[in-house]
Amino acid sequence: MPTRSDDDALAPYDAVLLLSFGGPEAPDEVMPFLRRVTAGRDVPEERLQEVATHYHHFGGASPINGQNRQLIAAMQAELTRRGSTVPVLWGNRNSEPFVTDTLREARAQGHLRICVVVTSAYSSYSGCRQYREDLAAATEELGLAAVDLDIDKVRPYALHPGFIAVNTEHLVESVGALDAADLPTTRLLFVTHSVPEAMDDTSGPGDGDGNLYVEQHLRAGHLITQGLAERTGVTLEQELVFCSRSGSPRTPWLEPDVNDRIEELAAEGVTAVVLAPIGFVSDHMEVVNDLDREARETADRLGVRFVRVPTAGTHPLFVEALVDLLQERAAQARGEVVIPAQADDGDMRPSTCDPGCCPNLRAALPALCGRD
Ligand SMILES: CC1=C(CCC(=O)O)c2cc3nc(cc4[nH]c(cc5[nH]c(cc1n2)c(C)c5CCC(=O)O)c(CCC(=O)O)c4C)C(CCC(=O)O)=C3C
Ligand SMILES: [Fe+2]
Repeated sequence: MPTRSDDDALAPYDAVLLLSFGGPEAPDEVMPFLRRVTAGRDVPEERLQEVATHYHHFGGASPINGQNRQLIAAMQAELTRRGSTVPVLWGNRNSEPFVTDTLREARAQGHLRICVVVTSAYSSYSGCRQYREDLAAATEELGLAAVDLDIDKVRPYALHPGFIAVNTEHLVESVGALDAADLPTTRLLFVTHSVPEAMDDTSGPGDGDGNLYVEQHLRAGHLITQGLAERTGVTLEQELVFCSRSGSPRTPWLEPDVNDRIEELAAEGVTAVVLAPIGFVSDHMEVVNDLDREARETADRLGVRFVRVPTAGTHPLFVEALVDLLQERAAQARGEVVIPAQADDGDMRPSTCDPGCCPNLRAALPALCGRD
């Protein structure tokens, strides 16, 4: 039975759930994983075969599960340091431990009030609502047994000061390793996962203008670039580019692709690119394959120097930010007045999502942690 005391920093929650995408950990898990990810989606078979080769380059294992195990350990240690005894559980959408199994087990242990953190920082269907749908599907699958489960989640955190701080810190370290002579012809490329244009167009609150996915990345990039200049005096020209396009070639996705852009920049006389994958919270397959292998190859072929900035991972600034967000959500759940921390004064996403925000454009499915 839970041992959480009433004055625990995370009260009223009994448990934290790190909710993630999942990935294969052995060669024979690759195709079942990919079929699960793309079930009912417009992803051509050739694309699946191509993505399978990415996983096979790494022995059939994605780095994501190992990174989540480390993140959970780091979050647990930080909670302990803050005097909390609340356990950090782990559930995935597409591989073991499946979120339904985690919630079944949590309930059996008496953990009824759960606060969720997802491993995507930005507002989009793929990075936010789809996880809320996973939670709804899981509790529905658990049937009547789940009616006593009470699940909240922390807000999208791309603009949380701690997420900006860790990405700034990593950029400062990476730029420090460049030759000063290279800086005038160096381009800073913030990189994120491409999504269909229609997904970006509808990201954000249902009554807003959309495009919040791209807007949040632009704001984060601006803050991080500013932080770099303040800390080092180095000003780099910067822009946002995209990786890991999927789907049907006929569907428009966000561009430019990172490889295409490196080609263009090389032709314009750029001699070095610094890739900062701020769209990813850790070194996912998109980072270790699509950037560290493919984009690096593009740069090498063109004689352009390639530097890849580390992702947030388990850096203490990131772990502290996630635990701060959990404490903030807990205070809200206790009915306290909370002023959420954000690094700029632009749009701030609430921890309970707006009706119709970041919609599922294929089907209207139930989703938890929102007002719709
Ligand atoms: C916005 C976004 C994030 C959030 C950013 C983030 O959290 O990183 C994200 C995360 C992830 N996506 C991942 C893997 C895959 N995504 C796919 C397909 C797709 N992703 C999409 C978008 C996103 N995806 C979209 C619109 C599709 C098209 C099909 C569909 O509408 O669903 C496919 C199918 C094959 C293909 O690539 O076509 C795979 C294998 C992994 C695991 C990586 C690992 O193993 O380390 C992670 C964390
Ligand atoms: Fe994806």
